[in-house]
Amino acid sequence: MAANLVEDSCTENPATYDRFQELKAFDESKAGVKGLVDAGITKVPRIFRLQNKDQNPVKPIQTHFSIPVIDLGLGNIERRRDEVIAGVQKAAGEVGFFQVVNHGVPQRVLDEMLAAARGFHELPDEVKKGYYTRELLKKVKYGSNFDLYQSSYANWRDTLFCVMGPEPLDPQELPLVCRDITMEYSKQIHKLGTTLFELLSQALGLKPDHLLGLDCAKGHCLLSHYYPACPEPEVTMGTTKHSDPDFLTILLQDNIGGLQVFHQNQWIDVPSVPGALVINIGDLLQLISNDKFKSVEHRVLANYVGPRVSVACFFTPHLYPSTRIYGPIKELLSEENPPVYRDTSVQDFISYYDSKGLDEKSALTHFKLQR
Ligand SMILES: O=C(O)CCC(=O)C(=O)O
Ligand SMILES: [Fe+2]
Repeated sequence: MAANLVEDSCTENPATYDRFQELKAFDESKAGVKGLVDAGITKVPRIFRLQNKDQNPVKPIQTHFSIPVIDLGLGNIERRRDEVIAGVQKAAGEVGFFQVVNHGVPQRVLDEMLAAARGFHELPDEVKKGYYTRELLKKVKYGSNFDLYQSSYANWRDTLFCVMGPEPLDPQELPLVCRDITMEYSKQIHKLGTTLFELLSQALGLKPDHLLGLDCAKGHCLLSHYYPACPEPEVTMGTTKHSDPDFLTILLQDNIGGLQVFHQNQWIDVPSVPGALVINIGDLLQLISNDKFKSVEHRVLANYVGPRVSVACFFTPHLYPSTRIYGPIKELLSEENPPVYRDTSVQDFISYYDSKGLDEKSALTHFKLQR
């Protein structure tokens, strides 16, 4: 049913197009983008189509620049700690994105996590539907396009969202197909996150536990994304350009490709590096580091080839009741380095981020101090 409806919506007659009804039909199918592809659509429905020419995904320009890869040499990090900190400082400050290898998370855990994320999205519709909701407070939920009704076009992507901490998630809440490995992956990634916050603190010239003391690793969630093969990848987007609303994101991606970072005015591919995890600085870390670290825009292109699977871990304080106020870290400020941002509560930051939609300018602009 949904498939017929969306095939009709590809025709160019605006008189017969009721966007809200189309969105609602898609939402109520609870089958996600994968449901459309399984139903055999050959054209991208209008609700997913880019709205104007400049949003069209341009091909990356030839460049010699590549996203830094840092060898954490875990198990042995102490011997090379200064070198690793220097690498993290440069990457976080100049690019905002880097990959890490020898990070301590076993390859088996990475492989099983990706397979389980895919396994969830490929469950029979009837099973998956039980997890489909837009309820804000649900700890485990599956959906497509969290901003479906706010965005100017929908993304070619479905997502399973799981809040993993600070309160430990009851494993029974997780779908069986990904239960054990999600618990294990979450534990390992939290440990890696802790190490990264220590390195990032030192890269800022602070004591290793400074960012942890600000609860940067206190709350984390996992987003298992599924990007089905797309019949017309040039007319839509896997994920609209955005920067992340958290402190830090650790991303596990498969080998399909499509993730790009906006660096020095061009889109740069983030290639799949075997065994690596992709790390990026989020808006909140840019804010508290007073622009020492950069939270940069990134996006995911839709692709004829698929599915593409990725698992993003967001370190963020907005999933538990936090009364903290975040502003530029005092130790980083001086006469030459005055605060760039005003203080904000977690709630204010997230409600502003959510209200503006993915494709707008950075949420950070709103928190900049006027000079
Ligand atoms: O799927 C990806 O590679 C990136 C996803 C992403 O940017 C996000 O979850 O914020
Ligand atoms: Fe992101």
